[in-house]
Amino acid sequence: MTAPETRPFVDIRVLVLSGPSGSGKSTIVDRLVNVAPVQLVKVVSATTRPPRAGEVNGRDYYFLSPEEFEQKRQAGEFIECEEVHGNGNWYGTLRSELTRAQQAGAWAFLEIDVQGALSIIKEYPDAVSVFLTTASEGDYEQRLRNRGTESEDAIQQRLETARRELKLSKEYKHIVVNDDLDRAVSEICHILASAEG
Ligand SMILES: Nc1nc2c(ncn2[C@@H]2O[C@H](COP(=O)(O)OP(=O)(O)O)[C@@H](O)[C@H]2O)c(=O)[nH]1
Ligand SMILES: Nc1ncnc2c1ncn2[C@@H]1O[C@H](COP(=O)(O)OP(=O)(O)O)[C@@H](O)[C@H]1O
Repeated sequence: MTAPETRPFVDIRVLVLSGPSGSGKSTIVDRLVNVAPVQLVKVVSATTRPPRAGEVNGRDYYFLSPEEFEQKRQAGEFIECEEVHGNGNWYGTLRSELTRAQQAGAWAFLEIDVQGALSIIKEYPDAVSVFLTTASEGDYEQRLRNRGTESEDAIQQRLETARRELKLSKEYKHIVVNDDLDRAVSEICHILASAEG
């Protein structure tokens, strides 16, 4: 009789990306999933913030009502969750999303704020952590304004969050400056290739 086939236990591999609003995280995520030297599954976060024009539920975020979000929080469905910009909108990483990446044999790719990232790094010390920034503070502010998605109040909130976050950038294994998009993407690809071994 042959022994039942056992699948080797594969630890979850995690890439966590953070950075100031406007630094280019979403742009980098879109590029990276197509060109990375490892398979990446973008973890879809849950949020109580309303969708922006063009955003799709289940692709960009799981858009939840505050009640639905709270229900999941109490049921322990989040690995971490934060009220990122201090404006009453919550964001959280669902455990089921990490399982989805793991089952696909892929890296789980999280684009989350610094507080959430610190929780993830604590839980997964081998996580590859990248803090994305721009050459100067003015650059991400300008990009955020050019994107044209936020009110002046929301821009000020995001700049405040960014200043807090920049102080914690040293907690990340890698800091990547997104001045030239191609170069930033290629730098993260190199980081991933080295981590994969
Ligand atoms: N802690 C945590 N932060 C998240 C999560 N999903 C997104 N974020 C962060 O929430 C912030 C707000 O994202 P968003 O509303 O799309 O605005 P943007 O930063 O202006 O593009 C960003 O800093 C994201 O990195 C999550 O699941 N957990
Ligand atoms: N390297 C870059 N140079 C110039 N503009 C960029 C660069 N990377 C991203 N952008 C632009 O900056 C704006 C903010 O980028 P986005 O990816 O939405 O940032 P985040 O997700 O960090 O808030 C977008 O309009 C995007 O097209």
